[in-house]
Amino acid sequence: MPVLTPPDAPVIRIDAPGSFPRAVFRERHPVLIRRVLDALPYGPQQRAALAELLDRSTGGGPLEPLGPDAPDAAQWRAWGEGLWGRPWDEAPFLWAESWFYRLLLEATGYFRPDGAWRGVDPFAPFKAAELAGPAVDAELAALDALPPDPRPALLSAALWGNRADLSFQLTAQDGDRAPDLVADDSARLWAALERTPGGRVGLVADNAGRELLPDLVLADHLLTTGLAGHVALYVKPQPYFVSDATTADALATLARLRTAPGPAAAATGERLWRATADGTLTLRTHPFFCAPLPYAAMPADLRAELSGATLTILKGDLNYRRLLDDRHWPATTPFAALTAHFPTPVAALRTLKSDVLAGVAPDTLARLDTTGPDWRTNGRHALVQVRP
Ligand SMILES: O=P(O)(O)OC[C@@]1(O)O[C@H](CO)[C@@H](O)[C@@H]1O
Repeated sequence: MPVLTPPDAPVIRIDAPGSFPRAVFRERHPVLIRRVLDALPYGPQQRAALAELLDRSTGGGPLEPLGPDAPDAAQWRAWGEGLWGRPWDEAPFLWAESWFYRLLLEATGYFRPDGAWRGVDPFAPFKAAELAGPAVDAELAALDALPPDPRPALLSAALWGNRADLSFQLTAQDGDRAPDLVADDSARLWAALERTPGGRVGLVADNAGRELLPDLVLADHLLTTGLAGHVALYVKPQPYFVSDATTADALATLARLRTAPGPAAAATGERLWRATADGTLTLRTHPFFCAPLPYAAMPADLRAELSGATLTILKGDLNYRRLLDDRHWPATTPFAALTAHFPTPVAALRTLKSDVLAGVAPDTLARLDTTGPDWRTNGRHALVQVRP
């Protein structure tokens, strides 16, 4: 059946007064910069650069490309074509946020070849604290008490782990309220995997720690049950959106599992460790995972790499924004129509933490709209959507 692409909806931008994206820039980012400065003893030069980043990005300053020494200067010049010289406020939300995180790394000296701070993850203290904390202890302990059919529990843990996003927590009010699914294609997800057992499943990770842990446990389930013969776990090539998982974070999470006191967690960690060593679980990355663009614009090499997977599971809010393009679609627009560009069957596991949304039934939408203005962004709702 041909899938019709709906006409373009307005791009989500950061300049609308009272909007969620504007609050991210005006409220979340100042808190984030303050926390980064509290967590690591950056010197005066880096502190000044971070303050300037905040001023420019919230004060509508001009978008200026990276200096020629930056390793990704040419890449970013192309990604920002048409935006350079324009004010920050005119940039799409997706683009502007990604650029903000790239400039944050620039300000801290993450890419400077001559500096002592090269390669130091500015968010590492937050990620390490979370990974060592009681919430992760509880997740590890829960693995010893999984029911005989663990599928619903595993999927739910991977889904709700996405609430643990540290950037979201910077301004979240009541993240512990009972959550609600706005679309639930769980049965289709398992059916898609059962149709082609033993194939390669792509898992595009989102956050480290409390989210990556259940993602890894899900990967172990797919491998041990034969639903997948190979899992490719895609992480970020560099620190991004505070808690996004890099290779270092994936290794730390694996180590945490493997050294857990409970037998089930430790055994899972051991199996995943061996799967990584023997290549049935591969850790992969690509610069495009930190690009400010939708997945429809993915380069040919990444498209080729993802192709052939029986299913690609995209975790989290940012991956969802990139999958659908960050636009104000009518929320009843079919998910399949907006994701037809993706090179493989695709599943989204996401808690709702930003405005973009599709694939919601009209009656569900009508109900949600009576619950107040911020249900799309408050992290209390989630979705499982599948385009087989
Ligand atoms: O991808 P994630 O970790 O689920 O969410 C990323 C996120 O917290 O960052 C943006 C605001 O900074 C929001 O779009 C979104 O809620």
